[in-house]
Amino acid sequence: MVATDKRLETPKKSESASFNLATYLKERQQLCEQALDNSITVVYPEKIYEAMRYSLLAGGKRVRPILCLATADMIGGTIEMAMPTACAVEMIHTMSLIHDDLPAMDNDDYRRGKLTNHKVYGEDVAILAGDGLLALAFEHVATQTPANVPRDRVLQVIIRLGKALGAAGLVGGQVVDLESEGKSDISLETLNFIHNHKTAALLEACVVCGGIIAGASAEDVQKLTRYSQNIGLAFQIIDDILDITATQEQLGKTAGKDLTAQKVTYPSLWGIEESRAKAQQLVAEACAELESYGEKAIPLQALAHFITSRNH
Ligand SMILES: CC(C)=CCC/C(C)=C/COP(=O)(O)OP(=O)(O)O
Ligand SMILES: O=P(O)(O)OP(=O)(O)O
Ligand SMILES: [Mg+2]
Ligand SMILES: [Mg+2]
Repeated sequence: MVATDKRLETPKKSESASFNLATYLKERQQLCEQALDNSITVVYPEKIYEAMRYSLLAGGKRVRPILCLATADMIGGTIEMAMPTACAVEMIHTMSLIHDDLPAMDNDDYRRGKLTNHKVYGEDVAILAGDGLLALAFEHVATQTPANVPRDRVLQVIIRLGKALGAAGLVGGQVVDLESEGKSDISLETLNFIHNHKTAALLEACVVCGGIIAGASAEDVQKLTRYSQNIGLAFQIIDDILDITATQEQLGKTAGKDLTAQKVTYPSLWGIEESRAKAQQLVAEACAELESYGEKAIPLQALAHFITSRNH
């Protein structure tokens, strides 16, 4: 393996030499954990709040809220401005995982290294915990975004989150995903539809909403959209590869599920190596979209690389 020296590679970018992704991720993860912990207080009826907290605080990489905060940063906003939106995207993501794991959908027993929500609280409460998180996401953005953020930005975020989550986003992607299971003749077009909706739509909302909260212009939004669509697809390609190559311990959920469920995936169509190359190409294109932001784009560019180099 060739050791890379960032200072030699990019001598003009002084920050790239000092930017340490591992430290950055750890610091941002801690901030997110704290904010998520504060977002739900357990009151009567305790069972539902506990079920919501169980999955929301079960770990996870926190890629989505960190992308949201990093984008707000790049556009010139603050963590305080973007944190309620960052928490909201993690609440929506957690809801989607709780519901995805239900017996009526993927019927999974483990998530984030723990028993799934319905295994602990029962199916009825798990459905409601997802519903509760979903409702809280919108309430949280509307009520907790600081007063110095113009309300039209908050409204834009609510509109985009709703769209990313509904039939035009996550829900639509999940429906096609479920109806494609067990079919071996799924086209690349259908596979792209599933992943652009099931995975990329929310990642796009994380990035673009982080930008909007910080006052992104129409031109910024265009660049952020292209960046996030590319990393969204790369994220899913790597997810498909990890399902084959990683262990249950690394993933915190059952490995090898796509093969068992005879799912058409990117590696099943292209092979692992070509899929990995495609993901790397998408990440390179995503990073190029942010060139005009100079050093300010370093964290988002590093996060894009993290998406393809992660092992869980
Ligand atoms: C509206 C709903 C419920 C959306 C679910 C969206 C989603 C990304 C599920 C996980 O996908 P997966 O089943 O392919 O991955 P995993 O292996 O993490 O379960
Ligand atoms: O880290 P997680 O659990 O939030 O999952 P994902 O890989 O979907 O980000
Ligand atoms: Mg699924
Ligand atoms: Mg699943």
